[in-house]
Amino acid sequence: MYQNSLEFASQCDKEDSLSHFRNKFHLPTNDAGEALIYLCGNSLGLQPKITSEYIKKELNDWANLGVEGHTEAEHPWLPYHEFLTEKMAMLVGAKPQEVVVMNTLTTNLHLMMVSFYQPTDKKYKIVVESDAFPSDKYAVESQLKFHDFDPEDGLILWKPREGEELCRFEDLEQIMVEQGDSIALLMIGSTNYYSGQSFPLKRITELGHKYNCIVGFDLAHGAGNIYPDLHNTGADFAVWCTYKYLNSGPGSLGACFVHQRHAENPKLKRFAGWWGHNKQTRFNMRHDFDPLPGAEGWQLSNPPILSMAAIRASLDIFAEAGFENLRKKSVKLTGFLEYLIDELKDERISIITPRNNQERGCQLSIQVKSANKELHDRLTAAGVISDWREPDVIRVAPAPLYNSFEDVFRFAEKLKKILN
Ligand SMILES: Cc1ncc(COP(=O)(O)O)c(C=O)c1O
Ligand SMILES: Nc1ccccc1C(=O)C[C@H](N)C(=O)O
Repeated sequence: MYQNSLEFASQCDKEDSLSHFRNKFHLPTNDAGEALIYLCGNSLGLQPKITSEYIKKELNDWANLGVEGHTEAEHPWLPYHEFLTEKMAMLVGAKPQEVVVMNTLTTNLHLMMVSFYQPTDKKYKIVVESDAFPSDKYAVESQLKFHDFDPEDGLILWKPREGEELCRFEDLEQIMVEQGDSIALLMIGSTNYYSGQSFPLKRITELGHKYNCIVGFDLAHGAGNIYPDLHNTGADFAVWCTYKYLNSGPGSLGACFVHQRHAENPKLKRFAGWWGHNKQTRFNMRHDFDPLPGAEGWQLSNPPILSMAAIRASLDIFAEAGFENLRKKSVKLTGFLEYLIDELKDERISIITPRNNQERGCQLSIQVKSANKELHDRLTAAGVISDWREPDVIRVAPAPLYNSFEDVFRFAEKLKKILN
């Protein structure tokens, strides 16, 4: 299906009904003003050109209205997060009531664990995938310690087998058979940051629930990349960020999913703040805490509107493109990348990301035996923005909104040249 030529890549771009979206983004350039090959949307997504207008609108409303902007701005600030909910929920396959944009990822992870990790003397262990992102590992370890458990005993790593790079579902099943009675929480990344492996969220959820465990997912590398179909997985909660595939800017706000069945459970403990309180009586000030139903009830503070404006801009672009269309392009684009890397026929190289589209998003993690960071530095000097993860992996993630087939082709050419 694929061919190893620039002509083929250009033809794919011509046939791509989403190719005009590239022009809606600021592409970083070199000193000569030429666009770099940006394959790093898994770390920081690019800036949509409309983002500055969305932010400026709020700056202007603030300048002109002051405090009145909370109610009188074109998009009033009091309910501003609500303008994001529906589109965000659609991207992750959730019902609007299950989703809220707030805080940042690790903060949300802790808030979710405050509510959903309620260990007992017998059922207290937490399972994470072995190469979970460090922040997730620190968060679960610190939750164990907070409840006076020793992470040495309480943290279970779902590991790839000796000599393998990917986690096998049957090994998670085995963990549950052996230790399920003492496990309280499965906290798994939906798509692993290092290997690019996407896990079967529904199967993991069903497995966890069979053993009466809570199941939560970190969608940092999933949201805007794969379709996690959150509601139907039945997961208890999920958290994600918006600065990667959701193109909402460095350090922008995260989001949170709480399954509908927990929407109004008075027994759930939580850390509370006034933004999670009943909107009708929030400003009466002297009421007892009355949590909003659904994910909104976990909000703490009134949120930063400027960051939310950037998220609104990005979600409008996703809505215009349609996630299904994006995913279709993504599968083809990453397939092309995979084909070209295989075509290098270089024995030092292996792709550790799964070969099957159901088990990956757009990222491929390319292991280069006995290479060091110098390889990555040379790619950078050649105009490729990718990233390097110790000990020997280059991660490249063609994002269907702004990457082209030609980007992918040029990347492979440069890699070939540098390896030779
Ligand atoms: C899987 C994963 N978890 C957590 C984080 C940390 O998120 P934050 O800094 O927004 O808390 C990241 C990336 O930064 C990540 O990729
Ligand atoms: N937020 C950042 C700030 C600085 C440097 C990297 C990040 C990342 O997001 C890294 C990303 N989570 C990763 O998968 O490597």
